[in-house]
Amino acid sequence: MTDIQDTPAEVAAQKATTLIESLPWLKKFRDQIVVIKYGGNAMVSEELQDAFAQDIAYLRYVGVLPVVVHGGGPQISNMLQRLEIPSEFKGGYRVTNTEAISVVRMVLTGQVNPQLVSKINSHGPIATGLSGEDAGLFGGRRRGVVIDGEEVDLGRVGDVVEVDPTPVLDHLAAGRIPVVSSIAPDLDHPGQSLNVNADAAAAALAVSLHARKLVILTDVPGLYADWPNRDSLVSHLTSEALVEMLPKLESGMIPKMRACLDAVEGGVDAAAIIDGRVPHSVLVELFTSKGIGTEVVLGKNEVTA
Ligand SMILES: Nc1ncnc2c1ncn2[C@@H]1O[C@H](COP(=O)(O)OP(=O)(O)O)[C@@H](O)[C@H]1O
Ligand SMILES: CC(=O)N[C@@H](CCC(=O)OP(=O)(O)O)C(=O)O
Repeated sequence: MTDIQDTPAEVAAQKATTLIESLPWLKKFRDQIVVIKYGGNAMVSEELQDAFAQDIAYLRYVGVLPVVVHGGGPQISNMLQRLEIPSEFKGGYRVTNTEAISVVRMVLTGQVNPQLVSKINSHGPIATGLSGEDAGLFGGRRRGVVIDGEEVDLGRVGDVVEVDPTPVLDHLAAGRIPVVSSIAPDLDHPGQSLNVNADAAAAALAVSLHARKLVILTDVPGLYADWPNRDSLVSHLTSEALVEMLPKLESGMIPKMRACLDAVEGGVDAAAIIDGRVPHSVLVELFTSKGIGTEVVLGKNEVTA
């Protein structure tokens, strides 16, 4: 932290320390694909969106290959409310009827996606919008959810069961940042779309791209082992420990931690949950030794506070 009495030379030395700390991480992530999931709860202010767009542009200009997958849960809820369409969550997933799916698609692909693309493009003509429905990117299949041992129908909600990464790879090869919305065509009902949880979509894409890292931004500092006890924040855990913890998790954390597990089991080196309310948390996670939030890696049972 810069002190008011610091001399210009001291201030310069502190800045140099921060910059040089990033060197091993710049080397590690250069030319590597990093999938970043931007959740609707981390988009709540203009300032946060601007800081996020700066981070993504920064990554691209230092030679990382960022791919953004975004959600927009609160934005969908607002629109459904305005249109007086009832909406509820079961097991962390939105129950989505035929009326609701068109609103989900309109908000994600028609509103949140171009807004994010335009913010990133204020730094240069580098970002391009994609939906999971474009050029065969995602293929989805309906899913329900098991609550208290009973299968509950979620309507037009699905899992990404197929990914063709070609459209994303084409954009990366052209030097662009793909920004992807989490809608998938329903493979069993041609012409219909499915609402896919954005954490799950990001994990499926990260696996298919052989990404080096998956980073998920949310509105908490990370995973709490004993939620809501604020002293139980986990900084690092292995896939085996996460498998044990999953059945005890609640609501929004279920799809998020499931996504981290799927990513590392699918060959992604590491997956992290970070606090998107902290400006520039993406850069801190990727380019500092300690990072920020909770990191998951493949391995035997181990949890670090
Ligand atoms: N064990 C846990 N650790 C951290 N947060 C948890 C936990 N269990 C439930 N939560 C809740 O999950 C929320 C994040 O999920 P969600 O609201 O779906 O976020 P997003 O919109 O970023 O995808 C947190 O704000 C918190 O209220
Ligand atoms: C099936 C399901 O729940 N889909 C989510 C898709 C958006 C999303 O995941 O947004 P966040 O990342 O902001 O939570 C929804 O309808 O809210």
